[in-house]
Amino acid sequence: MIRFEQVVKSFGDKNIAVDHLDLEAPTGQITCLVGPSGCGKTTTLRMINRMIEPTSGTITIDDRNIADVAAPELRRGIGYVIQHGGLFPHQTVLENVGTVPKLLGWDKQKIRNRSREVLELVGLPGDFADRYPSQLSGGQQQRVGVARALAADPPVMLMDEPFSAVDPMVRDQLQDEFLRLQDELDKTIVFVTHDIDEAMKLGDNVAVMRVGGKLAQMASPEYLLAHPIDDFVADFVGRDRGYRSLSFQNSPRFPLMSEPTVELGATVEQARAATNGRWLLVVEDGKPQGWIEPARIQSAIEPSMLHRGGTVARSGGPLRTSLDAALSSPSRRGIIVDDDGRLAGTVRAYEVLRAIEETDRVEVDPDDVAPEHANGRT
Ligand SMILES: Nc1ncnc2c1ncn2[C@@H]1O[C@H](COP(=O)(O)OP(=O)(O)OP(=O)(O)O)[C@@H](O)[C@H]1O
Repeated sequence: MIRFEQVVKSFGDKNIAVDHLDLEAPTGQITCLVGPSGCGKTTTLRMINRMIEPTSGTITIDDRNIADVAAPELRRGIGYVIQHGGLFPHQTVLENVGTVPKLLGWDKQKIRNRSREVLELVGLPGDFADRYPSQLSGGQQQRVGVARALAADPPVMLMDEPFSAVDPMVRDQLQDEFLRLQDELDKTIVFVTHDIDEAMKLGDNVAVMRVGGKLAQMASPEYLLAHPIDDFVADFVGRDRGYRSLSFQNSPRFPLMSEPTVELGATVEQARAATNGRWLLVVEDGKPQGWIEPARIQSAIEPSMLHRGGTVARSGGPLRTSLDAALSSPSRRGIIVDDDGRLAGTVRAYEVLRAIEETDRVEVDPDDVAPEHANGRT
């Protein structure tokens, strides 16, 4: 557990970057620090590895005051990842990844083996090892940055906007891989981002900070969406927070409709025989491929003829994906698949809404609401 107690950091008399911060980042969990530009996120993060020293207050890691630990020793147990990976441009990927083990005096073969192992772990197979950072895409550089931080297997990882310099699709993929990795590694992670969606997706806990370096609220994403402590947090977590909170509640087993289907490659006659409505679902080996309007079929069904705009939800997955599947489907019948991606059936939006009505909201924690904020809640 990383604990901040009444931590202040001021740069000169008037510039208070972090103001009496009390914060706990539990062991083995991801704690996201989020807030507007200049609210003190990076300063908070850098105080954990003593790149910045607090003006007052105490920071402990597993009850050990970090002020009592020499900075180099402290940093051996803390991986650090920054935007763009922060790689050394004149070193190969393998050399970059081996930086900390080399500082720790590991022998060459051990460094090489471990570096290859962590590169594999972040999805960069062998032939990337001898490249230079400039020969990598932004997403690959970020992966190397994560591999480098993991090389000496530190229990704590500090990540400062590690995925914000890549395009949204790559970012999404990096986030998914990061969550999978954390599932295996159970590191204690403090993750800075200005992107509330990223914080909500990655954080077990999310700490929302205000300009002036004060903590506005810290809670699970689900709790923050249901009970923002004041207007600032409510605005920050977003106007569509009611809808977004559905991401954190799983769907029940819906009474699914059995959907008539036709195989990809089917003839006009087969398609027309299969349908009883305007839209027909096309499958391949039981897996949904897209919808088609039977009236428009002039030849055997090919992938290019399919409407692919609708989303697909996994059975028992978040209510948000089930509702989205129904809302985005051209037939208004949302596709639900099993864990192997095979069609389980379809569901209508009103069935999902009924399930939402039957779901309990997250209970408010009475200790959580400061009296001066009680009226600000919505
Ligand atoms: N070395 C410094 N000297 C003076 N002021 C600083 C220094 N570092 C940070 N600050 C100030 O402290 C405040 C907090 O900065 P910090 O970088 O921690 O914010 P942030 O939330 O990470 O911002 P961003 O999202 O824009 O990166 C800002 O007002 C900043 O100008």
